[in-house]
Amino acid sequence: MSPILEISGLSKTYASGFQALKHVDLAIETGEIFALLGPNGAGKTTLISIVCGLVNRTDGTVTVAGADIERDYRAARSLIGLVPQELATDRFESVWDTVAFSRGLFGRPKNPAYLEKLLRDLSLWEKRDERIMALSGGMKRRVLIAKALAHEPRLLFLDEPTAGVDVELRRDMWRLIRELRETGVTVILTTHYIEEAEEMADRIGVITGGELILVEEKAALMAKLGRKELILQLCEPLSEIPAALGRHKLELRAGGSELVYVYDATRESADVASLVTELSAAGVHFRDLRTTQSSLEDIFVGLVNGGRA
Ligand SMILES: Nc1ncnc2c1ncn2[C@@H]1O[C@H](COP(=O)(O)OP(=O)(O)OP(=O)(O)O)[C@@H](O)[C@H]1O
Repeated sequence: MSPILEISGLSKTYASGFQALKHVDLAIETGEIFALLGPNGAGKTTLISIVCGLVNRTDGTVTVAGADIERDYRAARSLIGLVPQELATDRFESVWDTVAFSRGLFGRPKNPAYLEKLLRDLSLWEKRDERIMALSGGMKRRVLIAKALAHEPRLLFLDEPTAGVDVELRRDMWRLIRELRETGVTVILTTHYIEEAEEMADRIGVITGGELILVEEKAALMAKLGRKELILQLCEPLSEIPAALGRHKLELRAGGSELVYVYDATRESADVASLVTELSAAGVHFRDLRTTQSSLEDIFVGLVNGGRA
């Protein structure tokens, strides 16, 4: 299947001369949940804004289901829903009117049954006649999602969907995003929360300084996450690892005074017990031990501070 979103060589230099995106390539498959992680000012909003036709690209191509976002703007844009961070307008309108209006903007025929289902799914049905200004912050967020979905898009962008919301609403959002995927909607979300990316995403992209420096399956990142080290401080330094311990992944560090066992925390923890028994049998004694574990946060911070995966 061809990707629903294809970005190739995308660059953006603002009128100020600032280059916010540098040759970004990215293909998003239909039905996936993709999380774009990056620090403030990384270029996430610029990227989304270009795809949604709010900002002009400087260079490169972007197609949505094959439609070029500039040459074929209407076709491309009608496939996209955008949930921005803030609700800017519509304060005096009712929930129903504002959502129905959003659908009309894309030239879609009226479909009250669809809108009713949408509002019910978002727990907004009881509030349909209320003015938006009278809603709580959480309910306003739901209205933003309803507006973005009113024209039945196939690709949904959520810009920081859970920034500043309480835990309950965050869980609700996550459930909702999963349900959307069940209906075939592809979801791209930007987030500052590593936990959110871990929880939700099939794939994770890391952007910093306008460069997309990593795109990886979450499972592969979690495998890195699962990497653990057991560091044993030896009573006597070793010059080499005893042959009897050859089946374990061991390294000597600190001039032979530390023996380090690197293992996958999700699978091989039972081996720690046998290693300790075998060490004792081989006459290797230790006076202290500690473990370290890399988290997705460590990986992320390392990447953003200049490394590459
Ligand atoms: N209209 C503009 N003119 C000049 N520079 C801009 C403009 N809009 C954004 N920038 C700059 O481009 C960079 C990327 O901004 P962008 O909003 O895309 O980042 P972001 O990753 O979404 O950040 P945040 O997480 O803070 O929302 C920033 O340094 C920003 O100051």
